[in-house]
Amino acid sequence: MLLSIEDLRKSYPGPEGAVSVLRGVTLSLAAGETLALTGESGSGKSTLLHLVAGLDAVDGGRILLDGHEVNALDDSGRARLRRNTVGIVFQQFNLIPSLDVAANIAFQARLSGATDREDLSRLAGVLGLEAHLRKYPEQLSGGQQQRVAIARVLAARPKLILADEPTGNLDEATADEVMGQFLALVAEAGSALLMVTHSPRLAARLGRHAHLSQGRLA
Ligand SMILES: Nc1ncnc2c1ncn2[C@@H]1O[C@H](COP(=O)(O)OP(=O)(O)OP(=O)(O)O)[C@@H](O)[C@H]1O
Repeated sequence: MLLSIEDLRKSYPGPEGAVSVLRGVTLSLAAGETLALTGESGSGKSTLLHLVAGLDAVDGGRILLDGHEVNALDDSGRARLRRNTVGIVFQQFNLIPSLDVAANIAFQARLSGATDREDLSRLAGVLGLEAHLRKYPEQLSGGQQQRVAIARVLAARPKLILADEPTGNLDEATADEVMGQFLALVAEAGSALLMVTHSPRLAARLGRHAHLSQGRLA
C-alpha cells in the first residue's frame, strides 16, 4: 500500500480548549489510485492533507507513506519525502515569482532528479502553456497559474499527489477541462491522487470517494 492512515487524530487549541478536528481517520491508497475527499467547510480536509505531507504533527495514529512513518521522521526526513515522493498542488499556487513559467515547471522536477526536457515541453503543451513559457507568474491569469502549478507537480512524477481544490479558482467549464487534462496526466504518470474538492461533479471523476464528517471518514 502506498499510503496507509490509521486512526489519525488531530486537535487544535481553541478559545474554549482543544478542538478535535480528526477523530480517528483510517484510509488506504494503493499506487495509482485516485480518491476524492469531500466534506463541509472546516471538516478537516486540508488538515488531513497537511498531515500526510508532513507539514504538521499528528496527535495520535499513524501515517505510513511509501514505507515511511511520516511522523517518526525528523524535519529533514520529511522534507526528503516531500521532495522525492509527494507532489503538492494547493490553492495558493506558490509559484516562484522570480522564475519564468518554464523554470517554474522544471523546478520541482530538478529537485527530485527528474529532468526530461521533452516531458516538460509535452506537459506544457497538453496544459496549453506553450505560449506562456517565458512569462512570469504575475503576468498570468489565475487559471494559467493553476495550470503551471499542475504542470510543475506532474513534471516531478511523484508517487502521490496531494491536491487541495486544484481547479478552485476556475469557472466551471475551464475547471472541467483542466481537471480532464490533470486526471489524464496523473493516470499516465501512474501517480496516486488524494484530492480535496467541494464539487460532487469533480469528485465523481475520481476512482474513489471519501467524505469527512464529524472527524471521521464515511
Ligand atoms: N493552525 C490551526 N490552528 C487552529 N485551528 C485550526 C488550524 N488549522 C485549521 N484549524 C481549524 O480546524 C478546522 C479544520 O480546518 P481545515 O482547514 O482542515 O478544514 P477544511 O475541511 O479544509 O475546510 P475548507 O473546506 O473551508 O477549506 C477548522 O475549524 C479550522 O478553523
